[in-house]
This record gives sequence, structure tokens and C-alpha cells, in this order.
Amino acid sequence: MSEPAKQVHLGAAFPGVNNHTVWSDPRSGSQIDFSSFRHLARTAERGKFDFFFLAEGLRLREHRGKIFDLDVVGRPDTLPVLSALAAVTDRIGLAGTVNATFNEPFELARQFATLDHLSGGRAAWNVVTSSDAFTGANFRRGGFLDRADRYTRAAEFVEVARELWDAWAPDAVVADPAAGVFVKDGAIAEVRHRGRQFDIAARPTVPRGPQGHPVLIQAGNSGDGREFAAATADAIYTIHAELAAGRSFYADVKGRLAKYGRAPGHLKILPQATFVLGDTEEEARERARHIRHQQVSPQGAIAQLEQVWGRDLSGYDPDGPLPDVEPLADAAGITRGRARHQHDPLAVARHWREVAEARKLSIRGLVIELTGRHAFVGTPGQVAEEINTHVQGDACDGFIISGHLTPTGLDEFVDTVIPELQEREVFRTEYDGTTLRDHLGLGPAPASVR
Ligand SMILES: Cc1cc2nc3c(=O)[nH]c(=O)nc-3n(C[C@H](O)[C@H](O)[C@H](O)COP(=O)(O)O)c2cc1C
Repeated sequence: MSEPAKQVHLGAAFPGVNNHTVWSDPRSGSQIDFSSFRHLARTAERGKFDFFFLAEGLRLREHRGKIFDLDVVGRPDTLPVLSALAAVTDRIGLAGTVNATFNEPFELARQFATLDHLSGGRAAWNVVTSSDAFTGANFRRGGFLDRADRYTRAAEFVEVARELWDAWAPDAVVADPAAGVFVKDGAIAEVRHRGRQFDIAARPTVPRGPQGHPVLIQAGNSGDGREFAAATADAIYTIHAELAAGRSFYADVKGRLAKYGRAPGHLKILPQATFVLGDTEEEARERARHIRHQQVSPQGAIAQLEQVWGRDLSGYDPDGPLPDVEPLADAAGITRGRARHQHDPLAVARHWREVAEARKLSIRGLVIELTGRHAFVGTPGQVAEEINTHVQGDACDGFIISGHLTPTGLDEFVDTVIPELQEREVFRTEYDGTTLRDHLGLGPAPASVR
């Protein structure tokens, strides 16, 4: 008998604070009103998604000394939004991105345990590790973390959070009126932790949550990031959505699990992806072309070029060729906050020149060509088939997907692609369990050590 097909896992990301979110479209709604978050979360729940997902940005991006206002700017805080969504959804997981560099374990463990209670076991924490000084200047530590330390801090952070989540015995609350006892004697441990990053003695105030430990997601790509995920996380949010790149990432990360006593199924690999649908493939491609032009405006193309070149290029024509001047070697500084292409601008510029020359592309054409996200483009059947090919081909376990429009960008996917996946028997038609751990097939959290 052949093996049963792997089940596809899906997260629904609220469109981000980046140029992939098309805010200029007349159909685009509020980025801030609760009704937008509610619409998207409920749509994803109607589609039986595993979870709804919010990213986090802690500092507004600046470009050439000004707030970068070509993309969406500004977002409400993640945890209150997810807490409010817990009240208007029943089953879907609620995943929030929160930084391990600038927060404290006691506060964060308490907040996620609370979300887990409010949602009946649907909380997930996406642990991110951005450590740049620009963002760090927001915080009372006044500084930031050496980049090399970002995962040692994250690992110690998660270790402490787990001790805090385990501090209440599962049966701590007895509420026995006859005996006059509310909490069992000795059932709430004091957590004492002395490490390089944290030195605390704490007795958590929130009882153990329904999931024990909220689901942990990790977003990061380096070797250290992969190792941290293999040791610690339940899922990875990755950028490797192309089939070949996905396969090699998948093999690499799943191959790291055994040494931590973990099985391949314990860590789900979920690349980010987007989609464009049409009644025919040609219509979908035409729509995708239109969306890319909405995402990369003429000014946006110049701004992205300036990020790589590290200098003012406002005098160049976006519909003309690449600048004849070379990038400044030290491009860091023209854009502050989360920006792409900062690592090796000279190499990026070389590659961009080669592509522009080979394909005879203007500045804007090149940026459109090279800065898109992985997109599934086609009819609903084609998109479902491609998603399934990635999952069955061990390039991933599913995707965290986002549409281009807030908040209705996912409607079409839920109405047309989800039924195609269900028809192929690779995606649930109903939720089997009640918790996010159930949806992801993770089994219970490690039992409390108490
Ligand atoms: C797919 C993906 C999504 C991410 N989302 C966020 C985010 O929402 N907020 C944030 O501060 N950092 C985010 N990050 C940044 C990571 O936490 C991390 O700082 C960065 O990837 C550097 O770590 P690395 O060297 O291991 O890749 C994301 C990273 C990836 C790969």
C-alpha cells in the first residue's frame, strides 16, 4: 500500500508593512481597524487554516533621513490584536511575532500564557531576533545585542519561558470549598534562573495554559537560526519557497533534528508565499503583472535601487537604464530599519547589472523582476497542484501565505484553492482538534517537569 499523502499546513499572514501590500488599490481597506483583522482571521478560519499570523516591526523604516512612506506605515501591537481575535474566532491558531532581543521572559511568557487561555489553546509565538541598534534605541537597555548573540539570547529566553510555563502544575487549581483550598500546596514553583542574559527568581501568576507551551515558530535563515529552530521550535517561517531551494532547506533543517531527540514531524517547515489567481493561466499572469506594477511604483523602484547603491539616485529615470555610477561600498545608513539588500551591496549591484543587461530591463522593470516574493500564479487548480507538489516533494510542510489586499486578499483563495486541496485529500475539511498543537499535528507540549 502506498503511504498516505502528507497533509498541507497553512498559515494566513496579515499583509505586511512592505511593498507587497498594495494599499493604493481602490479595494484596499484599513490596515489598522479591528474589522480588517477580524475579516482576515475569520476568512482564514472559514478556510480551515492552521493559524492566522501577524509580523512585527518595532521601528518605522527611514530612507534618506525621512520616514519611508511609499509602503504601509504603522501597525497596532500584536498581542492585543490577537487577544481581540480570540473572542471572534473559535478554532484557528493565533500566531504573533515578538522579538526575543528587546523583551523579557517573565512578561512575554505571561502574555502568551494569557493568550493561550483566552483562545482555548490557540496561541503561537514567532520568535524573531532582530538586533540592530536602530531598533534597539527604542528600549531602555539603550543599546542592542551583538549580532552573534541574538540566538544565544533567544535560546536562553525560550528556556526561561518554558520554565515559567511549567511552573504551575497542571492540576494546581483545586478550588475546593469544603477544604477551603484554592491552590494545591506546593503546586506553583518558583523559577530561579541564572544565566548570561537573565537572572531571575519568579513565581508566574498565570496558571498553565491549555497547550502547556504555546506553539513556537522561528523566523530566521542563518545556520544559527536553523540550529535554534531544530533544537527548540515547532515550526520555521522561511523564505525558501522555490522547489529546489525548499528541498535543500528542508533536508538541512530536518537533518538537524535527530541530535535533539526529535522526529521530522516535530518541526514544520513553512515558507512565505503569495498567490495570484485567474480563470485561465494567462489571466492569472496578466493579473500578476498588474499587481507587480502596483507594488513597485516609479518612486518605489528608485528607492529600492538607492538601498543597494547607498546613494541618492533621485535624478535617474525609473524607466531608463541602471545608473552609470557604482554603488558606495558602505551602503548601510541610507535606509534604516528593516531593509533588504544590506549585506553585500556590491555583489547585489553586480547581479542586478547582469540581469538588466541580459534582459534589457529598465530600473523599474528590473526591480519588478527581482524583488518579488514567491508567488503561485495560475488557476485555482494549478495553484493547489503546485502547493501540493511542494509538500509531497518534501520542499516544505505547507506555507504561510498572504494576499496583496487588506483585508479581502485571502477571500478568493479560500473560496477556490482550498476546495481544490480538499478534493485532493491533502487539506482538512473540518478541524479535528481544538488547539493549534492539534492542527499542526504536534502532540502535547513536553510534559511539565514538575
Ligand atoms: C520569513 C521571515 C520573516 C521574518 N519576520 C520578521 C518580523 O516580522 N519581525 C522581525 O523583527 N524580524 C523578522 N524576521 C527577521 C528574523 O527574526 C531575523 O532577525 C533575521 O532573519 C536574521 O536572522 P538570521 O540571520 O538567522 O536569518 C523574519 C525573518 C524571516 C526569514
